Amino acid sequence: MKEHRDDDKVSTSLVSSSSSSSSSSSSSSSDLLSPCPVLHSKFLLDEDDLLLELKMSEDDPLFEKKKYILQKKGLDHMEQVYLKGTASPDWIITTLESLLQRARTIQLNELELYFSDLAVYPPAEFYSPRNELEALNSILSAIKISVSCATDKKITALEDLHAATLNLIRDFGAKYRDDMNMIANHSCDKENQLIHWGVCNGVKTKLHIAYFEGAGRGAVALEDLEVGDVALEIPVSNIISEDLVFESDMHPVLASIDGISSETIMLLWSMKEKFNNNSRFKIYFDTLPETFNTGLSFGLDAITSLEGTSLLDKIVEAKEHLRSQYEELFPALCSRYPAIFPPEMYTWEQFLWACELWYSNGMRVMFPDGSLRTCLIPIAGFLNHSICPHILRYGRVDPTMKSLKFTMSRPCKVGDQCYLGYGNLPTSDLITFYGFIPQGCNTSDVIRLDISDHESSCENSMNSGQQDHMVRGTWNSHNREIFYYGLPPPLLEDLREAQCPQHCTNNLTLGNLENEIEVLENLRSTFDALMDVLGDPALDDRTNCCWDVKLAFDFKDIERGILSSVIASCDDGIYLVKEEYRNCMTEDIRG
Ligand SMILES: C[S@@+](CC[C@H](N)C(=O)[O-])C[C@H]1O[C@@H](n2cnc3c(N)ncnc32)[C@H](O)[C@@H]1O
Repeated sequence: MKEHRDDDKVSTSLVSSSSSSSSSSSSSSSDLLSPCPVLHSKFLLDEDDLLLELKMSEDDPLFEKKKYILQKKGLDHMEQVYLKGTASPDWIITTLESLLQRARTIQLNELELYFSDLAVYPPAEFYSPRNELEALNSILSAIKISVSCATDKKITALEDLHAATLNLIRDFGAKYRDDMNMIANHSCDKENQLIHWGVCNGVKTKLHIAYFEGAGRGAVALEDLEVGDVALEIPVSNIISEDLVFESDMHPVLASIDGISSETIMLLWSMKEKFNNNSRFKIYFDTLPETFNTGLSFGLDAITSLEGTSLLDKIVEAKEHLRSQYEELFPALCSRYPAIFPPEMYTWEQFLWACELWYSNGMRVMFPDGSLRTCLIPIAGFLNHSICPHILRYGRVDPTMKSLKFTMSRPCKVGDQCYLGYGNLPTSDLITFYGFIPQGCNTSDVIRLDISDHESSCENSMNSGQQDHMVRGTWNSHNREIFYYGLPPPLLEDLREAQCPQHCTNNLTLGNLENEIEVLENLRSTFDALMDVLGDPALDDRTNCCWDVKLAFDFKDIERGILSSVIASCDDGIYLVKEEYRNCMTEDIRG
């Protein structure tokens, strides 16, 4: 797994940080750990009022961009909300709405910032499930801090605000139901043994394990879990981290290899440890699947089916990277140290299995000494991913308890599956490193554009390499007005400038409108070409196809959906601009 936002699971950037695959993983994981743009609260000593200050952290690398957005929306990045001694229901609704507008912006990630549309006011209802949950939970944290300092009189107002925020979280979560069918009567003996082992070793859990169609094991709430409840707590001593390798006979050999990453060391250790009958983690290794079925195991048919998609390059690059990593180490290590690296345990197939294990189950954990390590975490490894997870932040070891806590960011009813957020991962990463497509609309799914290849007038002048451009399903965007059309504002802006360098404003002049039509028509033809490469969906033969070919076809459908929404937005835009052009002509003639 991946994330570990202060919180999530990690998608490991296993083996090395140089591959494109690993870089995407590590970026999401840094999300998790990075200083969360928290809301601070502060108090006024005034008799009747309490001041709740929502302040953006200046450590946030996106601070300046977010500050700019807040200003554009007429919100100050340090705006203060006065809490009255008594709170009317109307006051609570308005106050919460105002807090939420600010918190949503503060919690935007880089991708959401790219697509955010400053021209829409009132601002979009929400940006993504992750953003909404982060925003609401950050308000809860701010209120919690305030309560600890407030006088009795204001505590009531804070409690009302707290309750209203919890209601919003509950209502929001209720809209997202991942429909996974539990497989009744599936034996969970091995999983139960692992839980028993964990509990004997200090694990506390409010989850049990069940099997789900299409997802293997998942964790189910044993009782109603509320926001703030700790669903699972794992003592550090039960975490598989590089400390274990220090104790093993392979450590001196591995430590002497120049430039080897700690992830690679862990991976090589686990390849042997899984065969060790005396391993302290034998029960854990016994629960692991024999095959992982991630994109890294795609066969030739599936790879061929991906022609024209971004997933094809991702999988091929990741696989080539792993192959070259393997060949750098083997058979050399087996020949030189056969007792430490028995050849039968270090085949390419075993290596790939271990890579899939670490990519799909590794979590990045921040230890109290400040070190950030990729770890395997027994029991937590049963948690599946959702785009609207119950557990958002989880990667930081509690220095007092010396444990990792999985705390609820939204409620989960008894008997429901409890989901983790692996990170803001696009479906291409989820297929490559985890082997599944999440339910619902994944707002991280984008199609990146190589603008330098854009023919015609856009060539050379586009964007001067400063910003990577991309599109996503335009159903995610709210502004369909002229000059917006649901398309990404930075992309349109760069295209306009490439088309007409003198362009400076979006005024309704004939020149601007002519330029706009050309921009949209060029864009449309670019996306038509991309769509053609994906081929006719009717030719995707799904009868009796294998798991990997099915995933490949499903991914193609996702990209087709994005492209057709963009093409439709271009068409609507061309229509809109031409109408406006005609209106301007008519006015010019009249004038
Ligand atoms: C950390 S493990 C979670 C436990 C896993 N289901 C198992 O049985 O071991 C991650 C793997 O779970 C599966 N998975 C996680 N979330 C999923 C989802 N929403 N839908 C389908 N499969 C999912 C994928 O196979 C992924 O590689």
